[in-house]
Amino acid sequence: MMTTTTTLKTTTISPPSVKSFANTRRKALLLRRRNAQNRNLITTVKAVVSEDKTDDDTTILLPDEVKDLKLRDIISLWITQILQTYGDKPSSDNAPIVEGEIDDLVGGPIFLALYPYFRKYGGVFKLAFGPKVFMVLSDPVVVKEVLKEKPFSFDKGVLAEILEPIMGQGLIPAPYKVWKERRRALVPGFHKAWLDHMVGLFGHCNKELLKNLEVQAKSGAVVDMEERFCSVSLDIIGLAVFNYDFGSVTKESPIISAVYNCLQEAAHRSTFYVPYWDLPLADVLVPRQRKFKQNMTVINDTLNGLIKQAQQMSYTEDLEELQKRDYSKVKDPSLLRFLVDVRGADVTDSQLRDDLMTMLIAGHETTAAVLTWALFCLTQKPELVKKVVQEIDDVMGTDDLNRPPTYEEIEKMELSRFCVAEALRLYPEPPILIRRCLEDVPLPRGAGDRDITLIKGMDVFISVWNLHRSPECWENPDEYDPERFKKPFKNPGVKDWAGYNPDLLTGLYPNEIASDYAFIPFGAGARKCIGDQFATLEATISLVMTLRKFTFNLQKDPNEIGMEMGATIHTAGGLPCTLKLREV
Ligand code: HEM
Repeated sequence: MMTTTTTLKTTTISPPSVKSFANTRRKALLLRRRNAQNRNLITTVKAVVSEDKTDDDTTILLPDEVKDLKLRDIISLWITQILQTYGDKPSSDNAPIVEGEIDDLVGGPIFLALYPYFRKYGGVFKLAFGPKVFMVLSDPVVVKEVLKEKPFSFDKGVLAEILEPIMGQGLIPAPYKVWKERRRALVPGFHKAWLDHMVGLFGHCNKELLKNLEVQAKSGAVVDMEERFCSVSLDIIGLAVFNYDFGSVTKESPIISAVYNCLQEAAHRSTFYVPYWDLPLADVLVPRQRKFKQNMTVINDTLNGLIKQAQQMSYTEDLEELQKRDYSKVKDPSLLRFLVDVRGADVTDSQLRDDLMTMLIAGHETTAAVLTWALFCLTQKPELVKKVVQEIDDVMGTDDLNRPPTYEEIEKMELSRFCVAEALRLYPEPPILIRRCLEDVPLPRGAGDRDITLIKGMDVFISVWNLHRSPECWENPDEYDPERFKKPFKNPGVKDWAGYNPDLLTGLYPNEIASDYAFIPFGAGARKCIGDQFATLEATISLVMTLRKFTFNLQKDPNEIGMEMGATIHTAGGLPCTLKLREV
């Protein structure tokens, strides 16, 4: 079969035209600067190993960039790893091939670099960098086929390999057999009565945040709101999942610094060809690996202690009984308690540990990121903020600005909810989903004009970023416009795509069904996020409570912040704001 090969020059790669990234020259400059920094980042991660030669395992000095590594950094480095290590054989898949230089992608955030290719070559293309090849999917019809119709024709590929040492057999990296069993056990834990109770927990933790922010507002300090949102979402996930109070809104936590260190180690491993850490005694002889082992011990000891405590008081009950519980009378409402108490729960301590660890990591930064982006976008739209605050006041009144909203009140605040959804659309976290083909998968045509087959063994990137910003699927795709979710959108140009239809909304938030797979911030199909409702409610409550009590002023040029947050693999400067107590 014939394939078309097109060579792109380095200079053709530019970030997508995001409205907030208005100044093109400035954009190019910043991108170049950040790319250089990211290259350094990768080099410095390697350089840390040379420090391992010293025997001082307590004084490994990590540069700031490495200390700040977050989930998105790791995903970016994983992609680098795929590019450097994997690739399908040149195949007869019939996809358009785009060729480039590997430097184009590995120097910066991959999800941004893929956007111009998407605009030029369409929703399915194959990116070839020397001998390395992978398929990029950005078409809703094709993505639906992969995520919903054929979820088990794929696994998580290199992502699973790198996450396994941290998450073990947790849902994200678990092989199919374990995944199926654990998914069946975990999903009922997120039942209605529990989620209702969580609304109270979200309110409680955010009240602590408000107290803290009030002090900062009175002192006129510049507050890093990203960091604040990270703390509150960490406190929430700790209490919700294993009834552990990190108290990170008010203090530092040794266990969480251990979690971040372990994530850094995953990133570090993703840049090496030779898995030296698997060698006998590596965890004794190499200080870096010793450190990793120590951190894993801190985390495991804490989690195992909590699991043991939960096991000691077992109150076995039928699933239906548990789901009907009056949570206001339950002392420990955590998911861990649920997993231990449910009748027939034949689960080992190590599996429980893997489940908890996975949810701790998956449910923390993602929520903080959407809140940060929502506030970032809102600070640039004062008229919209007025409208949102008016909605909140209409529903909640203005008597007590510290009072958290109830579930029923959140139901009435459509605009506030759509502010969260719109931040998830513009800045999805993760921006790319990673898969590897377990068998040949012929793709539907969607917007394309060819019959393409994904070949067994091929690495596939589903670009959520591209889908969410596709001009074929969204009007003014780069505009932050939460009210778009009220209006239908259709485009017969995308064959077999039903468009966005607000009449199909079933829950409180837009989803893949109403958008026919053009909006997938939580993935879709069998591997869809199990914490989606939890996270959207949590984020809405946080946003409502902070907007109701404070006005925010961004303390940096939004172009620069947008660039830092969007074009790099992590938010370097956070979201610096000064706050004022709102006057009512
Ligand atoms: C705004 C917040 C969140 C976002 C944007 C998000 C996004 C995602 C996405 C895109 C996936 C699918 C990954 C893929 O298909 O490769 C996923 C999976 C997952 N998420 Fe979330 N998530 C969020 C919050 C949470 C929370 C709060 C929890 C737990 C309490 C959680 C637990 C999980 C788990 C366990 C999986 C794996 C599901 C499976 O493979 O069966 N997430 N998440």
